[in-house]
Amino acid sequence: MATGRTHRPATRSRGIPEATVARLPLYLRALTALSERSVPTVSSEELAAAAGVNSAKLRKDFSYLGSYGTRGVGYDVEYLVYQISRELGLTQDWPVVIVGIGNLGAALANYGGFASRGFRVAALIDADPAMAGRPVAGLPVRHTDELESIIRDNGVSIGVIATPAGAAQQVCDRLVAAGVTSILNFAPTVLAVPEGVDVRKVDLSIELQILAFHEQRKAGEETTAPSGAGAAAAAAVAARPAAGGRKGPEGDVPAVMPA
Ligand SMILES: NC(=O)c1ccc[n+]([C@@H]2O[C@H](COP(=O)([O-])OP(=O)(O)OC[C@H]3O[C@@H](n4cnc5c(N)ncnc54)[C@H](O)[C@@H]3O)[C@@H](O)[C@H]2O)c1
Repeated sequence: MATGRTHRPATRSRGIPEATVARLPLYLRALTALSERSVPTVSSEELAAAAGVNSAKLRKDFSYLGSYGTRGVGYDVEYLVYQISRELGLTQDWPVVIVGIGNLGAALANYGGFASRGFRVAALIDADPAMAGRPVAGLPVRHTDELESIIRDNGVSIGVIATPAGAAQQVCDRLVAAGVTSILNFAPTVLAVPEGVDVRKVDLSIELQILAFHEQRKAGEETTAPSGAGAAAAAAVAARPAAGGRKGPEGDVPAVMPA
């Protein structure tokens, strides 16, 4: 099945651009840290620095939420945590399944950060019969034969794929057929999904490759001090946005990308 690709408009409902949506988790992480320290208010500059984002961009992003802060006081930390959580749909519980419980799947299952952000791991699923029933992160691994019933019984709409690349499309098709409409894909392959299904892809090796690009450029700047036409060409290269227009050094692009 699954022949089409998801085509999403650049803006979501209520006119919030996708780029703003992608930064909301960064603000939320910084705000949660402030909230844990009982900091009541924060200026746009402080919050922008903590989130690794430019402050003008932050103010523009918050204007989409209808949050403008108070001059001389800043933003109310608790209220912003609530507002962003609500916008991201985190005020409700999201049951998630992880498929492929090898090195990566087990590490994800053991990561406490999902639950604390409203993502409850409903089940861990693997095709290896030898793994069935084995506890990982306090949950018994379930066999893929049960995939459809697990999704139906738990109302799962988000699936995480951590299988080898060769199995990922088939797993994706089964998840989608069973009712999953959002997929976080760790397998190094491009998934085809029908209209209405969102896929996000995490690829740490791509992030490393972007860092390698910057390292190479830094090393080149240190060892060669070009002059004349060479200097002009080097300056033009340095002025270009980082690979694919991503803002590498600023760090405001999460290590997850649309598939
Ligand atoms: N995105 C990243 O940054 C990143 C980082 C590390 C690994 N990976 C990828 O994540 C995947 C898993 O890596 P790993 O090191 O955990 O591998 P692994 O071999 O340790 O685990 C894979 C697991 O998937 C299970 N599996 C195989 N076919 C399946 C199927 N059809 N349905 C359900 N389960 C199935 C296997 O039984 C195994 O337990 C690989 O595709 C790897 O390339 C991605």
